[in-house]
Amino acid sequence: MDGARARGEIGSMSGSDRNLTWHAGEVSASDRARALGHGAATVWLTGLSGSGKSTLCRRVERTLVERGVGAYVLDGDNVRMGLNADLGFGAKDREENIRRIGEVAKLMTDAGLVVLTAFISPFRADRARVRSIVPAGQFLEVHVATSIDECERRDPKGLYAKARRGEIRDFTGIDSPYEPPDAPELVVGHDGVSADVNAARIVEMLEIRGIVPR
Ligand SMILES: Nc1ncnc2c1ncn2[C@@H]1O[C@H](COP(=O)(O)OS(=O)(=O)O)[C@@H](OP(=O)(O)O)[C@H]1O
Ligand SMILES: Nc1ncnc2c1ncn2[C@@H]1O[C@H](COP(=O)(O)OP(=O)(O)O)[C@@H](O)[C@H]1O
Repeated sequence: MDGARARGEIGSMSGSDRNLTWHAGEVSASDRARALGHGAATVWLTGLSGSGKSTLCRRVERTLVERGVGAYVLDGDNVRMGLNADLGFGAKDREENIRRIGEVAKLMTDAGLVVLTAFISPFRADRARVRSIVPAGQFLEVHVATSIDECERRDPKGLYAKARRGEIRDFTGIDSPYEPPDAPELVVGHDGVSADVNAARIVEMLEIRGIVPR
């Protein structure tokens, strides 16, 4: 880690305090949308491990790409193996995890893509911070509200069993909190509803909001 960051010197400093200047581009968001044939957004899925975030993101990504829409999934485990390989699951590290992913999602949205994110993102304040940096109307929070009983029954990675045995600490829903969104743009994942139906509802939300063509 760089010395200034390690010493906590840069966290609260503004760009001008650090001799930084923001450079605006020559291409506007609407120039980009016209060139690409669709709008851009960060579709932020949040929910427990095993709720279906990855499955739904991948299905929506496939549907959109098949229609010629530039879409890309940022996925929890993948990002934690690369960009955020230095972060664990304590509250502070989860906050930093979501902060960095939020910045990446913002840039990718600015580049004109439909970004689909699949992170537990258990804390309301962290999700609200991401909402605040993405342009208004382009941050769409989707609560994958699958019950903990159903997530634990699925247990696709065997992590709930490990957490119950005390082999994983700070596991969301077991011994670490999950704060559901107060006002998400969409709620999916009710027990008994298929992944295809849930994915179609996310695509429909993007169509209704005029982000992707029907
Ligand atoms: N302690 C603990 N709690 C929750 N999850 C854990 C933990 N340890 C490892 N895993 C695995 O990490 C994935 C969650 O990573 P995220 O980056 O989405 O988490 S967070 O948003 O920072 O809370 C999560 O993936 P998903 O199942 O896709 O949600 C797990 O595979
Ligand atoms: N209706 C559904 N929606 C999404 N996933 C479902 C559904 N029903 C069963 N599943 C299964 O549940 C598991 C969800 O895992 P995953 O998508 O990795 O969740 P998360 O990313 O939230 O941890 C997958 O094995 C998926 O096949």
